[in-house]
Amino acid sequence: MSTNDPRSEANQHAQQAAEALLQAAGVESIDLACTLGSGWGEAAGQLGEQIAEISAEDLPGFHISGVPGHSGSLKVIRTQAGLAGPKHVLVIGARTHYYEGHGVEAVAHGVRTAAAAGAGVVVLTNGCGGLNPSWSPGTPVLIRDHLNLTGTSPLQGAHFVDLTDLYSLRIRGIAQRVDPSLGEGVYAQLPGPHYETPAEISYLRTIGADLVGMSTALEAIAARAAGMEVFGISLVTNLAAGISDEPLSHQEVIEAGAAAAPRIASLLAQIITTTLEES
Ligand SMILES: O=P(O)(O)O[C@@H]1C[C@H](O)[C@@H](CO)O1
Ligand SMILES: Nc1nc2[nH]cnc2c(=O)[nH]1
Repeated sequence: MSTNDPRSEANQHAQQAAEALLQAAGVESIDLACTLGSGWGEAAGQLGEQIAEISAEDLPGFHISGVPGHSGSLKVIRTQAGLAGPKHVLVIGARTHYYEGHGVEAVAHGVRTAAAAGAGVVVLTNGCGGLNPSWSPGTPVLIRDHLNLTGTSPLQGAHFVDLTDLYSLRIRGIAQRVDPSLGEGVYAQLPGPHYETPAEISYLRTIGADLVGMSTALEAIAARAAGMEVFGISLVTNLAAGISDEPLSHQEVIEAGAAAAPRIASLLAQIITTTLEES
């Protein structure tokens, strides 16, 4: 059954998870969802009052991530969005990566659940390799567009979705008001879990990639298909293969994320709060 049919398995699973989430948190709906990638885990603490934390294993369709640097739980935060009054943010610390082998529906489940719970905006964050030597590890970069090089889609059947302006110009404008030094780039999602060869990075530069990772693009497609406004921001955790002579490791990704965490947590919290105030 096509994923644009509410009766599809994927959408039914998301509906079930959303009901369980809202009941566990004791709220009527979610206003904005934020998926935390490597290095972004401290943002939740700066958003407002945590009113619930739910383990991924207690929600249908979620998985405790096997990837270090991902918390394995979802949090509901009540934030004071100015005159707009209290808003609820779902912080998804339990992203499923395509390379974890649970299938593409599991990758999209978090954003579909957020949409089913009422979220109109999704903020996708990640840790990634940088192809631009001027973006040293620790640099946050706005996602302007993406290259989905996974060879798959979270959508199936006659579910034709336009992606021409997928990454919200409005929220990118908010982010650049918060921090005018923020650059923008094209994010390429590869299947992983291996990193790229220098030859592949050279190819990716040729086809227009500025950032390379293993998440985000598939989630963004599913979020747009669910009618959400999508914003993405990457943390460059390392120079991509061959850009420097250094070998790559997930430990390096974690360490770069930890070093940048306080600064990018504050940045992300300001972007989210302003977005809620202006939504
Ligand atoms: O969830 P993200 O995309 O931040 O996780 C990063 C990218 C890979 O999944 C992994 C490789 O180090 O960390
Ligand atoms: N594919 C990919 N994902 C990453 N996540 C963090 N760094 C990298 C990288 O260099 N390549």
